[in-house]
Amino acid sequence: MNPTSDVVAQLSGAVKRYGQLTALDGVDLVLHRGELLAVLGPNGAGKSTSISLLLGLIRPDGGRAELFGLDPQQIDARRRIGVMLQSAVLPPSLRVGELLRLVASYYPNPRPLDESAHLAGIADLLKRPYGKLSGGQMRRVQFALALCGRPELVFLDEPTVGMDIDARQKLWAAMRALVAEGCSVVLTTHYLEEAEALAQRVVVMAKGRVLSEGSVDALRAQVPLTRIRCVTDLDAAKVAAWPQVSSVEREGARLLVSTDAAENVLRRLLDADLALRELEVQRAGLAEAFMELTREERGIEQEAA
Ligand SMILES: Nc1ncnc2c1ncn2[C@@H]1O[C@H](COP(=O)(O)OP(=O)(O)OP(=O)(O)O)[C@@H](O)[C@H]1O
Repeated sequence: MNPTSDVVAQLSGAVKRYGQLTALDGVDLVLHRGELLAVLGPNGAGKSTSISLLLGLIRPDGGRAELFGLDPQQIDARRRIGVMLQSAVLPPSLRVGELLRLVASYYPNPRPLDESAHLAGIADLLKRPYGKLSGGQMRRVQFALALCGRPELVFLDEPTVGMDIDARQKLWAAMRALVAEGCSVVLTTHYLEEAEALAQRVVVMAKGRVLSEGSVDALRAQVPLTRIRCVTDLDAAKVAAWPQVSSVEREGARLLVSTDAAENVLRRLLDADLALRELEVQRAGLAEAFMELTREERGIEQEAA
């Protein structure tokens, strides 16, 4: 890697096998300085395996993993990162403040404890033993531990699982603050609205491969659908048979229509039901793009299950 390049982490043609199973099948992934990259994909897509390679927790069977241009197992690379994994196990009897002090001591230039606590929203938890915290509070402490060393790159593996709406919003704000400082973030999440709200770039994986990669807008543009919602008595099956209608669902009194020709379908809906009301028209989001991009892979998985 070129030392002046803004690439902070990279997988090149990474292959990882577990016996017969190919968990990663030639994955290329690049993370630039100061960007938040969301790695999305159905269960078993290879997201955690990709992160484990970049962290040096496992070795590739083919291709390469690099952190700051170095082998991820080198201490000089590892000192520059912070990590929040799904499977964090921490000593339950240590108080939160003690944990923060301990982890910060591994880093050459850590944040002051109060700053880490404030960023992660755990200032009121510092004296509590870790093992006595709720699941959501533990996640916030793990987030504080990931950022307390003032890392240049943070890996967050499904960080907001188990958090209430308030805690999730605070964590989003903290992630934005990290990125504003110039920190790079790799985020895996199953909450597509999280990726939509935070990510500069999104990678969609399935079955150990990268299916698609780009900005949230670019991914959305791959699926040029509009969502129409309205209250109507029109028959869902009949509307589904109209030209340019992709799908129709009924939710009680409401009809949800997806189409790539919103104006034409809207005209026809209004003509067909003069009593139609509570009309909403919205561009399809990342969720629809994700479902469309991974349709085949999810279909195969469902058949196999
Ligand atoms: N240590 C292991 N031994 C055997 N198979 C493994 C191991 N780790 C991962 N796998 C397999 O590799 C594939 C990719 O797993 P991975 O955990 O990377 O997926 P993921 O995208 O993170 O999924 P999830 O969204 O469920 O966390 C899966 O089929 C998984 O069962």
